[in-house]
Amino acid sequence: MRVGLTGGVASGKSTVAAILAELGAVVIDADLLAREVVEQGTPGLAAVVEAFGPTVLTADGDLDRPKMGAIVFNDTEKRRLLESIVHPLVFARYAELEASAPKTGIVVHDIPLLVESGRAAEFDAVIVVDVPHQTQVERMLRDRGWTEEDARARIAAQASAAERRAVATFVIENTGTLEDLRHRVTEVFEELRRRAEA
Ligand SMILES: CC(C)(COP(=O)(O)OP(=O)(O)OC[C@H]1O[C@@H](n2cnc3c(N)ncnc32)[C@H](O)[C@@H]1O)[C@@H](O)C(=O)NCCC(=O)NCCS
Ligand SMILES: Nc1ncnc2c1ncn2[C@@H]1O[C@H](COP(=O)(O)OP(=O)(O)OP(=O)(O)O)[C@@H](O)[C@H]1O
Repeated sequence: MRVGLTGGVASGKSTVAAILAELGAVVIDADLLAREVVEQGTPGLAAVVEAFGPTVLTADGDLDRPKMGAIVFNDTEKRRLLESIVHPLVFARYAELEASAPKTGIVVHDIPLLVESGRAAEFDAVIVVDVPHQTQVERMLRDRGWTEEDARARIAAQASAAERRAVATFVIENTGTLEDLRHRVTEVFEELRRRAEA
């Protein structure tokens, strides 16, 4: 069973994915793949430098992620340019991983831009993690050292909660404690398991 997992920035997708993995799901993380394809020495990083210039590299030659974030989340065209380089590479890695993923059981695809990329229909079920904007902003300021403006720029670059909910099989409201979240994720996992066995 292929399950899509999505939600806004800092909504709690990775936390949900980690709980699902503990419960026995196989998880494929798009953010992780998007990092791998632009690691030092990759054709992906070379293409990014070709498009944006060498000033987007750190002194060590890695992609300067805070700098890149400041560029692309304040300029839609530049974001599209970066996506046009990174997304095809991510899809190619995805195809390889899918081919080697187990053919039985529950495979969860953690994809922040699942709705934006119009891919929801490819999945047997879609889990949407949802929190109010204010909670997203608070978590981003607390954990990532971003300014409120950075946080809101990222939210603005993404689909709305209503657009996500429209494709959801399950909505996980992540407004309670981590314990509440674990309880709800377990409930959803049990239901997925029932559907997978039916
Ligand atoms: C701009 C970059 C370098 C900033 O890196 P940074 O380490 O600050 O963020 P990270 O990659 O960990 O992403 C954190 C979150 O930001 C949001 N986000 C990232 N890219 C995008 C995007 N293109 N559009 C909207 N939101 C995005 C997602 O919610 C994601 O979970 C990086 O996000 C990137 O390369 N983005 C383009 C690739 C992409 O679209 N990735 C998203 C999943 S495939
Ligand atoms: N219910 C909760 N209560 C308190 N903190 C939480 C809760 N759920 C998640 N968090 C925390 O909020 C932060 C963001 O969560 P997480 O990294 O899972 O979000 P994400 O959606 O994967 O983020 P990104 O969009 O950057 O990939 C983390 O520090 C996480 O521990």
